[in-house]
Amino acid sequence: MEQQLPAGRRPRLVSSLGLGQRCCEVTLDQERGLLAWRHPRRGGENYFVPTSEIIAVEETELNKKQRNTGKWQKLAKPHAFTVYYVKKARNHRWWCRDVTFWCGDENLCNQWTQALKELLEMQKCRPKQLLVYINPYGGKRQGKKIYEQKVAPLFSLASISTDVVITEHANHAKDNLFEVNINKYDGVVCVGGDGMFSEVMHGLIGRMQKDSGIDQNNPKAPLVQCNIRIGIIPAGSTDCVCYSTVGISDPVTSALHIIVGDSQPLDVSSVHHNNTFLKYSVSLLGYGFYGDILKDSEKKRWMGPMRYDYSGFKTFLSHHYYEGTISFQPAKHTLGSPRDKDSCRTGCYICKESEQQLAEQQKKCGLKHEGTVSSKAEHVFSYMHRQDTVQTWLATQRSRQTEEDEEEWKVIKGKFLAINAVNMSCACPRSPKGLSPAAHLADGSADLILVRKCSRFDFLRHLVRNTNQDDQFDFSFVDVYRVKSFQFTSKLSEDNGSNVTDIGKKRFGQFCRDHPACCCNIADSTWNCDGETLDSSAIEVRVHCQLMKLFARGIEENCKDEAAYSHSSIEHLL
Ligand SMILES: Nc1ncnc2c1ncn2[C@@H]1O[C@H](COP(=O)(O)OP(=O)(O)OP(=O)(O)O)[C@@H](O)[C@H]1O
Ligand SMILES: CCCCCCCCCCCCC/C=C/[C@@H](O)[C@H](CO)NC(C)=O
Ligand SMILES: [Ca+2]
Repeated sequence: MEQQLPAGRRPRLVSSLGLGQRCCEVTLDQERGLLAWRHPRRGGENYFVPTSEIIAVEETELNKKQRNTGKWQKLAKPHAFTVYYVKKARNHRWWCRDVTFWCGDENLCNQWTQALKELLEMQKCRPKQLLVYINPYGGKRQGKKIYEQKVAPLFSLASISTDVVITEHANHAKDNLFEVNINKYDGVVCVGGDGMFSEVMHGLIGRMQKDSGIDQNNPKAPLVQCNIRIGIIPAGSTDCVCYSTVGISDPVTSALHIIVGDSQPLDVSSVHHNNTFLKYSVSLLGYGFYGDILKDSEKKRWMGPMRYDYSGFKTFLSHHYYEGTISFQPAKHTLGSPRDKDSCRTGCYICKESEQQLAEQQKKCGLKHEGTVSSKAEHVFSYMHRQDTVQTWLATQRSRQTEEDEEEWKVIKGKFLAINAVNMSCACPRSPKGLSPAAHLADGSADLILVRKCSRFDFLRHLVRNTNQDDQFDFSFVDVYRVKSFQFTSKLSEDNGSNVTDIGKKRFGQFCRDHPACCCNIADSTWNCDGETLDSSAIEVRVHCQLMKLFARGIEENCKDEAAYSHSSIEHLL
């Protein structure tokens, strides 16, 4: 049955279709993009599937067994179609479910498949062509198997074409991204852990800057946004970026977020030393405790993900602390604070506000804001468009940067067990709410957590709180700041006359000279930059608001009303 509607509006389809061996009323509201049916069994449970969460629709051949049972026996030739859709389960896990409807009328069956396929065609943000990099050695070395068994079948169901590269060495993916015809793809997928994601991110951001003529070695250079989305299929040891942006490390859930074409902007920090670009970071930049864990764990890669627990315990026992100066610029543009009780969730208003500010800056110099995702054709267009206006953008940003540099710097010197700068919560299975639970994915700031020298017992209390619900900042020896840039110089590099541009050094010429018998560790620690070590301990860091995008939507609020939803009537909701 098709409803009569004013011209231009898409009709609502309502039909009585077979589901299993019974009939049920199925409704497709084409205006609102909602498919609904009441299951003839399971207590008459109602199902509502937004078309944005339908993965595929296929004509289906009923098999012999199905045909020989129940009502179908009476039909000469039953016609059927199957709808594959996202089913949201607990803890942010998504499944791919399917339902097969049948009827005796071929035309009706065609009308349904046609209507559903047309609605799927209208989902312009969905990728059609993806470039996939698989690290076969990440995590438990299951990357290839995970991709082939869990992800590739879903991509093929969703009619996504892929070019797959199985990496042969570290930096293979990164180097390859500088050579490929990137405009051919709607996105890049990495199968692996945080290190693999970092490689792909470096490849894409680096490529974008190279193509736009931007010198990455200049720490003050305004960077050009990278609009090709990255999808992460978790197959690593920590999978922090995936967990913090999706809410779970699960390859099927991530594959489904890619298929439905989600988009989540992400802040990226650039890290420099002496006007030399070192790395970008999206999750943790950690000196002291997390740097030492990483350094020790790299020698034990053969242990797989367990290496972090082993090295974590060892590092904890060593209880090393490091002396240095940290200078930072507080992030005044953002509405939140690291002590907020609310976390960043899908559609976060704090990240939206930052996006608005960014859009206004871009609009002023004629750049099209890339907050929403577009089809590949538009993507290529906007890239060329950017080439035309990129010089204006750079000039405006440069003068903004100079103004910002003049803004307030705070300087703290001391002895630290850990210095952690996080661009996102850094939630992962080991730390489910993260190192900074209220950090935002896309607000243009990082949370700087300073853990000063304290007893082993106190440090353990702080560490334990990173893994439970208690407040890890509620200690006299822990300080947390929301910042847009910072610099760090260790006492050792200061004494050795490192010439890193150091605000702290300029303004506070001497530090810790009053503690000659200082018992700090005589060696420097290492920076852990998203799971990779940095070569220098003296660094300059700047947060770039929403520099890149992921196939994700942030962590969704738990859908408490799901049960109520399924028991309300279809008519009430449509
Ligand atoms: N074929 C390869 N051989 C050796 N190293 C590789 C290869 N492909 C990628 N790599 C490197 O392996 C490093 C670690 O990989 P990955 O992040 O996937 O796993 P992980 O370290 O176990 O997990 P996590 O980063 O989540 O802790 C990456 O930095 C990447 O550069
Ligand atoms: C007393 C024992 C303490 C053990 C601590 C174990 C490690 C906890 C892991 C929390 C880290 C969250 C931050 C994520 C960082 C990632 O970027 C990085 C690369 O995957 N992972 C690590 C462990 O550095
Ligand atoms: Ca942030």
